[in-house]
Amino acid sequence: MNPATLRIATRKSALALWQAEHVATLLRTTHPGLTVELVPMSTRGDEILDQPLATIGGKGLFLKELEVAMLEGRADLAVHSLKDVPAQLEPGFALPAILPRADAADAFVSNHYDDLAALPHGARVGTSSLRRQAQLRALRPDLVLLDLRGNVGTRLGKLDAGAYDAIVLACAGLERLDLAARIRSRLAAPDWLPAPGQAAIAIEAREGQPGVLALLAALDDADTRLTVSAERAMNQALGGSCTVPVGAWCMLGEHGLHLRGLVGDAAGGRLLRAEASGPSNQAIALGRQVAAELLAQGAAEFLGL
Ligand SMILES: NCc1[nH]cc(CCC(=O)O)c1CC(=O)O
Repeated sequence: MNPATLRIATRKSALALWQAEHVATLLRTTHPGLTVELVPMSTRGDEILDQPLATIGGKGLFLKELEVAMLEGRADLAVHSLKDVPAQLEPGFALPAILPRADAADAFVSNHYDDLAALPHGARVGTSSLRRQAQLRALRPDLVLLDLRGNVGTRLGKLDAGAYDAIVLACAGLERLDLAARIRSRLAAPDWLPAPGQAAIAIEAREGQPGVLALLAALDDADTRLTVSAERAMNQALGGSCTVPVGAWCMLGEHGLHLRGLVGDAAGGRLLRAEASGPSNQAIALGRQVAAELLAQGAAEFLGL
């Protein structure tokens, strides 16, 4: 028998709440009669803001409390930004739905400059993402890169207070929060690569509950699942760590999948790039192939493998 109520565990940031509300609306529309509630909660990833994510335990910190709520029966599903979901899920959990992807590009956000090229020598750019730092270093070795954590509103507030000349955020997050007007220009493929899974929303639930999983699977977007599977397989084959700058972007066209990947060294500003095409039923193999090409170019040195 199907459950009559689904409870969504979510973080409390404006973006997380928007995404959880979005999923709640989709579930109510897709399954008339179903009651859907939000269970907002704080995670360690949200609370520890004074240290880089990589040093306090990585992306899993954003998931842990939500997973505990599901294990303890306080929630039936959790909604995440897929890019915050580690390549390897905790045992007993699955991603029954991945929603259609929004704009996966990063956004150049500034109150004074139109794009990266317009920044003066030595300008201060805020981002704590190693992937964004590595790409900024490669394109503009002269920039001063400064840490910037916190939710989207906090980051924009620090930019507006004058702490940075520009910051880099995800276009998808800004669009969801009705802040698309803050996007001065897009940092997009093929030159600039997003995080694996960026701009896709993922639904996580416990395995072994066919009724719940079937309700959630109705929201899955098959094409998005294919492309992000290739990106995540590449990331996983490179060690799946968030202490290493990794970018990935997979496109699905008439002739199948095309995956681009990059690995950077956080300090040196060097980037290794690889790309390959493959049939759409070989997403995982494609991800592993591009990872193998990056390793063949010497990525292991960057990854500390
Ligand atoms: N790191 C936090 C985070 N996780 C997902 C998004 C944006 C939305 C998405 O990629 O789906 C953001 C904000 C940002 O990077 O600017």
